[in-house]
Amino acid sequence: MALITPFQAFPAPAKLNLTLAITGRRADGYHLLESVFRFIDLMDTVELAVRDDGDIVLDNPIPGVPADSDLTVRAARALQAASGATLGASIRLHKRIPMGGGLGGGSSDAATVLLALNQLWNTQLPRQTLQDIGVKLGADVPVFVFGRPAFATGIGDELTECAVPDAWYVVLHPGVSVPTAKIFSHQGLTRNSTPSIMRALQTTQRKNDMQSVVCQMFPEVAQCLAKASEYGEPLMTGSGACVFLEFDKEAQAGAVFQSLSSSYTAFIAKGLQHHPLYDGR
Ligand SMILES: C[C@](O)(CO)[C@H](O)COP(=O)(O)OP(=O)(O)OC[C@H]1O[C@@H](n2ccc(N)nc2=O)[C@H](O)[C@@H]1O
Ligand SMILES: Nc1ncnc2c1ncn2[C@@H]1O[C@H](COP(=O)(O)OP(=O)(O)OP(=O)(O)O)[C@@H](O)[C@H]1O
Repeated sequence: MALITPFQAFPAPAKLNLTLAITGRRADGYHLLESVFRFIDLMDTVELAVRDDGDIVLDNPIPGVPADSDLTVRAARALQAASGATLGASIRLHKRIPMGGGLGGGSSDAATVLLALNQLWNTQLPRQTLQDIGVKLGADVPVFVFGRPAFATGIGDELTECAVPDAWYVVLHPGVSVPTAKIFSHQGLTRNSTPSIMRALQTTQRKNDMQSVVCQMFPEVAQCLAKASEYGEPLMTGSGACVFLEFDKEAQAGAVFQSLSSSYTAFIAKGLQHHPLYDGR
């Protein structure tokens, strides 16, 4: 007998970086950022069932990603190690967030596993502890555990809640997958943006310091930005490849989605004011 609960489904939203400045680099090579993260309702689903044998089993590994390297498996094992939990879990992963898109899909899946198993296993670790576990899995994991729109500094792990507009987004995938590490190691990357002393400015001063390097390496991203700029002021999210346009109204986003979805894999998504699993505590 291994499964001791039925599978329960948990959401894992994508994120957008409404702005992303690189302000420096740590001795260990990780870059210091200033960024505003917000969640959108483009989501993966992570189904979890508790096991009494302590194993972590991913029923449907992503093609090309061995189960042991999957961020959901790594997150479950990291929570076992940090909490001493002897229970295990079976995982079923339903991907909708394109990988290598700068949308934080893998990181979001990992955060959802930490948040959900912390309840299912009754380990009840504090949110900050889960964030500290998460950052070892990836720089983008802590913000999903934090659960609110955030101004991020450090490597993306020092988080302060910030206000973000109610908005709708058209997210375009230019058809290439951008390896995050490659962009961060590029010698042409801007690494000396001025840290912002007016944090409120961040949500209006829109830029992404990684965009020019990604456009040099991936002309498809440059073309996508050029096409999207006919409809507004597009920005690349994270390390790319995805590009987004922000609109006040769903109808505006819908019209642009119609125009662009014949040339690009496109998503229309509503900005969220907090992570669906954020419980206010
Ligand atoms: C670009 C962003 O998506 C913005 O949200 C994140 O900073 C990247 O977060 P992530 O994909 O979770 O990145 P990780 O998986 O932690 O790191 C991948 C690689 O990117 C580089 N990396 C990542 C984050 C960071 N602040 N500085 C870095 O230099 C490191 O070489 C690392 O080996
Ligand atoms: N559960 C998972 N879902 C997606 N990718 C995963 C998962 N587990 C491991 N990975 C690996 O992590 C890599 C990065 O995935 P992820 O979706 O987090 O990056 P991303 O979309 O580029 O986001 P960002 O650049 O903002 O971190 C993938 O290319 C894949 O090899």
